[in-house]
Formats: sequence, C-alpha cells, structure tokens
Amino acid sequence: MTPPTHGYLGPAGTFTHQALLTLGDLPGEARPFPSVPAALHAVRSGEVEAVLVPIENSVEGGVSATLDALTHGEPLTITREVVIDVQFDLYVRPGTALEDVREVITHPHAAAQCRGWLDAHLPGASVTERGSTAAAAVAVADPASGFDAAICAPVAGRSQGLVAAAVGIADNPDAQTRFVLVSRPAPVPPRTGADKTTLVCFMRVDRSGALLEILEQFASRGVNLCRIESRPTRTTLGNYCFSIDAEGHLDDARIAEALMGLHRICQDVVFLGSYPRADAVLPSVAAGHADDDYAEAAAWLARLRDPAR
Ligand SMILES: O=C(O)C(=O)C[C@]1(C(=O)O)C=C[C@@H](O)C=C1
Repeated sequence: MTPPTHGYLGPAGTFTHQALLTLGDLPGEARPFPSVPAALHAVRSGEVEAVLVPIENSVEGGVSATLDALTHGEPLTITREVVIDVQFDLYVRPGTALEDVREVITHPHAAAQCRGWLDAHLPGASVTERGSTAAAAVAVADPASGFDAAICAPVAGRSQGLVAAAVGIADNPDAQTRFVLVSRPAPVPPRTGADKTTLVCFMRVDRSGALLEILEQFASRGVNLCRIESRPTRTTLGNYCFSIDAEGHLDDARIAEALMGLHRICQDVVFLGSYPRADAVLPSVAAGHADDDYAEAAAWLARLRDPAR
C-alpha cells in the first residue's frame, strides 16, 4: 500500500476530518495527526505532501496553534481553504445521565463555543482540554479515564460507542470553522478572481503608528481585509506580529503593490499563500484599483520619464 500523501488534525471524527472529506479529490487515505504542530511538522519534514488544519472560527476567532505554527519555522504555503458548519453535542457512555456528568473533556475551541450551555446545564462540571473533539470522545469511551462526557460531533461520539446526552449545545447554532490545506512552498494556485491572500507582518520597531502604516498599505490600494490579529513574536514581552487575510491574489496588481509596500516598511513579511475563497465571493474593486488602472498608471509614469515613448 502506498503511504498517505496528506494528513489532518485527527483522530478520525474531528471537524477537520469532516472538512477534509468535503475536498474529495485528494488521493488515497489521509493520515491523522494528534496536534496542529505535529501535522505541520509532518509537512515540513516531507512525511506527507499536505495537511488540513483549522485556522479560524466564526465565534472564537483565529486558531492560535495554527497561526503560530504557520508563522514560525520552515516556510509553508496555504493552497486551499474550506469552511464547514460546526455543531456540538454532548456524548456520554451508555447509562450515564446528564445530571451525573461531572468531568467534561473537549477541544478548547469547542469548550469556548459551548460556554453558555455548560454554565446553564452543568454549572458544577469541570472542563478538561484535549487536542481535538474526537480525541475527547476516545477518552470518554474508556471508563477508567475519569471523564464522563465529551463535547464533539455525532460521528466522533457514535464511532466510540457513546450516546448523546444533549444535542445542539453550541451557544451560536450558526458557527462555522475555516480550515486550510498547507504544503511546502509551491507555485501559487492560479487567480480565480475570488481569492484570499494570507501573510504575517513583523514591524521594524514597536512605535506609535506602525500598525496604521501596515493598514494603509491595504487601504490605499482598496484592498479589503477579512481577518487581522496580533500574535506574540516570541521574542520579548509586548512584541507582536500581525496575521492578516486580505481579499485578492498575488497576481492582482493591488495586492502586489500592497505586498511591495509592506516589504519596504516591515522588518519581515511572511507570505503564506494566495488561494481560492471557499465562498467564491468576488471582491468589490474600488474605482482606480483594477489591474488595468495600475497598468495605465505605470504607462503614464513611463511617458513622463520618457516623453518620446
Ligand atoms: O477538535 C476538532 O474536531 C477540530 O477539528 C478542531 C476545531 C478547532 O480547532 O477549532 C475545529 C472546529 C471546531 O471549532 C472545534 C475544534
């Protein structure tokens, strides 16, 4: 049997696994990894070609483990994204009643998304964090684990022989999580017109106006941002970098110009890829920011420099 070419945050039954199954066209069996850093390490070391990892949740925001592991270490590239709805149930061993649940286990993002329900229905229960919701279900299946219930997806609970003690326990029933397919540096996928570009900016020095200067690179070129968050640079306390998703593709003139501007003013810019948007929503390009506008401006400048042209 040929070894798996790609992997995901496992074990089987995680939301990441469900997101991977929607991609459909990846060859062969996928390999589960116990954590996001382990999955990305497997790509960096060449063990697998690509892995799918969670990057952003509509309720909890960025997945820090993913943002940090993408930023630091050997370069990686995002080539695809997928967004799925996430709903959570509470799974227990057969015979355990909801009122007997004292010890709950789940992924920290899942716990955060069910905080209101836990406070209302299991106020005395303690919640332990696990690397994924499916790993939490595996733990609950073992009566010796000391855990009574897992917050997870039905596929994870049922596959471990567990039963639902409560369903639909997320505080926001419309929550969605976004996942990215990550590989070693590869040619950027062709522009589709509905694309996203992900990058991380490290400022030269921590001073007033530095973030504004970064934002101006996008705003002045009519580029809309879909996500921006600060993460510690891991150097000194109070030193942050900015993880950014921008609407557009490396081959869009406005994105290219913004990237060149960032390269000039930042200490470092980590380019993490341009890839098609999962929702295929086309950006609204403000007047003066289409490729033709940049080309026409460059031609005008060339004529100023050489009127004989
Ligand atoms: O634990 C899982 O099932 C995962 O796929 C991870 C993860 C996350 O990192 O946010 C994915 C989706 C949900 O928001 C909860 C957990």
